Amino acid sequence: MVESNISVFQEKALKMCHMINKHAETGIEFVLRGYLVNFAIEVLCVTNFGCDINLNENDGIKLKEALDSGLELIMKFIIQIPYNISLTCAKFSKDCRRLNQLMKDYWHFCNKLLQDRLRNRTLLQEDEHSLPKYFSDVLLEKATKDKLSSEDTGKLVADFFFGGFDTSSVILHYTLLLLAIFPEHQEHVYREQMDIFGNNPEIELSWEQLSKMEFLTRVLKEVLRLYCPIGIFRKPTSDIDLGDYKLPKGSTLFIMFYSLHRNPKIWSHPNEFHPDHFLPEECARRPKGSYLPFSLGPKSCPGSVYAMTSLKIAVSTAIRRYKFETGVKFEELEYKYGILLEPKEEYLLRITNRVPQL
Ligand code: HEM
Repeated sequence: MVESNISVFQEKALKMCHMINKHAETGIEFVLRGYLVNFAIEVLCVTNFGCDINLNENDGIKLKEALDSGLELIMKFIIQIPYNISLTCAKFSKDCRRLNQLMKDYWHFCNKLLQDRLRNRTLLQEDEHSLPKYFSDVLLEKATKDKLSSEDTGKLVADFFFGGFDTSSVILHYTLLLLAIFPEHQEHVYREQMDIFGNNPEIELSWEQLSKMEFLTRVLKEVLRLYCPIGIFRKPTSDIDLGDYKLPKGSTLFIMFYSLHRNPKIWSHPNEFHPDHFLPEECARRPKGSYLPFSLGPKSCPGSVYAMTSLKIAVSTAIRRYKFETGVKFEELEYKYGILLEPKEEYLLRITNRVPQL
């Protein structure tokens, strides 16, 4: 499925470049994040729902901010409400009413995607016996089989959608920011792109060309090591003895990959941006399980290949056109940990054209 979507990733990456092009003309610093969120949302909509939406400049970021506020409120409820206060009281609070509204808007957006796909299936005369074309078809089949209500189906879509767009846009943001901070690595990525594509930025990307982006792959893996956006929850099914710590059966564990990925016993430059961590000989030296940006086992991320492909295409498309610069220093970068780990501030970037005309 991922390979057949290369042209979609490329088309949307080009759209992103056209949208930021105005900043290359002025040379003034700007906030890149919103454009990256739009890219991630639009590719997910086409590739997973067959729905080609065209977001305006601030649409994606507004959706993201609504979701962030909703998730912050959920965390507030989980952490701050003492167990002895009835949840019924909380239900009537201002926060709870706001949360309900935010979640309703988000489910409405997700449900609309699903309804559009259903309508298209009817229009194209695809029935339940046709092979699934998009991931949403698999969800719809499961929903029909399990007799889920439309609200519960919408929630399934919402989970999937959230898992896909914010994670990818955070990593894309960190990648372009770090390449701006480290011009020598940016030049290395650019030279690799020139070796693959020559001096023609309009050339169509292929799966084979993606497999040649060896240095860019190392850069992305290193970004995922330093700023892995997700931690995971687990519930042990039996008591676990870790020596100094005992984890009782049924307890809730929150596992942060951040500490694992910066363990000085495993990584030669734990707190630096060092793409050589992912040279084949370095990878072979590390114990299994020391690098888990997409987690491990049956619950691991089903979107890992999709994410890496879309990230490679977005960076390749942007770097062949623009040079990224920033006044921010690596040591100054701060992150915040809400539901995802992400930059604390809107760090500003400046772009200049690598080619005279886009
Ligand atoms: C850089 C981007 C991404 C990262 C770092 C990432 C990471 C993860 C991680 C760590 C998990 C938790 C797995 C676990 O509980 O063990 C997860 C779950 C999931 N991811 Fe991703 N992900 C990314 C992009 C995507 C994309 C693009 C999609 C969809 C196309 C996606 C779909 C999902 C889904 C549906 C789950 C839930 C799986 C389940 O509960 O069984 N992810 N992801």
